[in-house]
Amino acid sequence: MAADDLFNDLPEDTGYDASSIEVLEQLEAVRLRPGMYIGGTDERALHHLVAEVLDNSMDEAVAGHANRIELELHADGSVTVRDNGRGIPVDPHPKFPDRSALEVILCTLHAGGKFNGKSYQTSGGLHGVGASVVNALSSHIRVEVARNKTLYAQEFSQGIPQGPLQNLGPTQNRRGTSFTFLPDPQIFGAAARLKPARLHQMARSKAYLYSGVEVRWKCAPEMLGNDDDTPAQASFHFPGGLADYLNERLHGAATYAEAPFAGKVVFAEKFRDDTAGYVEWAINWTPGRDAFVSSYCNTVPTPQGGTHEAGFWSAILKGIRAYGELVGNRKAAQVTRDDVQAGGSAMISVFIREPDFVGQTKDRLSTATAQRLVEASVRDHFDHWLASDTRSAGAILDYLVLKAEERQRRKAEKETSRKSATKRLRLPGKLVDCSRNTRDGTELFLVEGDSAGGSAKMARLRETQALLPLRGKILNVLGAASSKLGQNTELSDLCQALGTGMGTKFNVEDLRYDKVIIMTDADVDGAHIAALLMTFFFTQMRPLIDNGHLYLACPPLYRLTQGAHRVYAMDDAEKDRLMQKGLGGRGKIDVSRFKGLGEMDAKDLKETTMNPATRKLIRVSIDEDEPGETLDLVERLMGKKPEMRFSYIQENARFVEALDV
Ligand SMILES: Nc1ncnc2c1ncn2[C@@H]1O[C@H](COP(=O)(O)OP(=O)(O)OP(=O)(O)O)[C@@H](O)[C@H]1O
Repeated sequence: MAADDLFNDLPEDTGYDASSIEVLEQLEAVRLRPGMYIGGTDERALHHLVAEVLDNSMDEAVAGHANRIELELHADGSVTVRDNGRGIPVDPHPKFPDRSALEVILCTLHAGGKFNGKSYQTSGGLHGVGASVVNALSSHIRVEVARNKTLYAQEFSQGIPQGPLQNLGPTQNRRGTSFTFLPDPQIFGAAARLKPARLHQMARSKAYLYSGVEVRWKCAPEMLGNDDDTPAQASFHFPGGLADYLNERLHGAATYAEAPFAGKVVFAEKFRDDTAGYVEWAINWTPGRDAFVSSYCNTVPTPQGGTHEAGFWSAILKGIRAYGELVGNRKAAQVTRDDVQAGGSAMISVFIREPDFVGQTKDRLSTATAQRLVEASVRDHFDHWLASDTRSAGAILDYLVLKAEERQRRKAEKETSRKSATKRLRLPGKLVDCSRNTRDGTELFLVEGDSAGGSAKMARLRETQALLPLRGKILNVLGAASSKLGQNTELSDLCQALGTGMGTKFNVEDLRYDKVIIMTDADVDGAHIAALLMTFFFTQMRPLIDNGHLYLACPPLYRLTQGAHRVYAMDDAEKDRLMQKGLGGRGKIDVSRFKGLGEMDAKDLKETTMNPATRKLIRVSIDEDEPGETLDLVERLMGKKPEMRFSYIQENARFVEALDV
């Protein structure tokens, strides 16, 4: 084909010359391509307009010039953001002497007071774009400024001033800026509405992020639908900052640490012009609920994270590994950032000079120094915190190690399952099985890992008694999503040993043993593990209980010896009674208290707890008359509130060691 032919079919390009290269008036450009400035025209973008205006007032507060901000949604769908700050400057602008600074700010892109760092030190605003973008995308705006005891006002529509700045005369009690705007339906669609719940949440989170400000919320009653439980009025002021916020968001869910690891630290290193930034954070680990991370820079949410988050997680990970090393838990070295993050719900807020964000909607922080500064600040405190609250530290470390093990196991399983399809039929490696081939008369003892080993193995009847050691605390079943249950090593081992599935897949016919006996230490931890197991059976293998297969072993707490006489006491009352009555021998009665099953020798354990001829067992059953109550009990044991869970265990464990709180 000749080169000419290629073009013969195409129309002439008439009129495409210099005149068609438009230079859009600045705000016209915003109206034409809103996505570039606010990420689209959807609901998120619509609410982003409010965030831009609210951020300006927050900047005023963080700079120390305002301590009250009001956010009000009106019946006509417009919204007002009011602060008691310095007020947007209204004097004529040096570059444009016939326009006020206010007009320049609202009608020009890249006009702002946050470029030089003199009027604001750590601000969310930095591009000088926000107010003008809101102006361009609003069908109506009224800005009122009270400065030097004088009130000024100017109105705009779709980015165009509707008249010059007006001087409304003296005002005694007002100062600051009041910014009212109605998002333009031509841009966002006629049906677009600002949502009270979203704005209310925005107002509240700003107050949490900066404890030096009170944020008031008000909403016209007409704007609240029938099923909207957003309050029409509220006032937020949170001196407790992020720790309060985190606790509120966790809603009393079970957590590994009693109080979140939280703090606020001014960076050790100053910025170029001698100003200091700071970081505030709060984190807790929650079993069985989806973790969340919220980060902010200068009170602007950064949903895609960035350098501040990276620094934070790095501090937490290094801290955990170092603590593991300190307490001799070598497995801590295998914990990765994914493991730490998986169950960690965290809030991180930094205030820094001249932050760099990715994009105008500021979804991600990219300031490189933030990583180093945050990591250094948090790390120090984390080490301290772990060392001073060893109980929480231990619980968190165990949990994270378990996470790491689960992850490794899943990985290994993926690899081997490809090699061997028959793997599912195998019994778990740690099961010490009995030799009888049929189910009749057989028993499976579930024992705590550490104390399990030696004595129980020697004390058992090889033919009929099997042992399954369980390591670590079993996942809190009620709090966990059922998809997670299958991933828990201890629970899936248990299912394999029993030969049954769990949940809807449970079939009592498949059960490989007659009796399933929970045998844990006679202390608080033991009671806790027993409770966890019972919850698991109750929720996932209910027929096992209904058919009378589930039992609790009753290990004694004391051994009393007098010469050749030897008896056991289940609890203090029994011990006292025996001491008074005497054992029938002569001389002093020797009392020894068992700290755990591991302390009992095989003979003791066999006689008191395992041998069917001499032991005592409790059969777990559900009171048919009160099924509601049983559920309640299980929920109380394992439910959302750890305090509740513990209070039950403290009251009801037969043998209670003093809690080491
Ligand atoms: N409530 C307010 N009180 C005092 N000054 C304000 C207020 N709102 C805006 N300003 C001034 O107007 C300027 C421009 O605001 P604008 O929202 O356009 O941009 P910005 O906040 O500087 O940056 P960004 O585009 O990142 O939000 C600000 O830098 C500030 O000087």
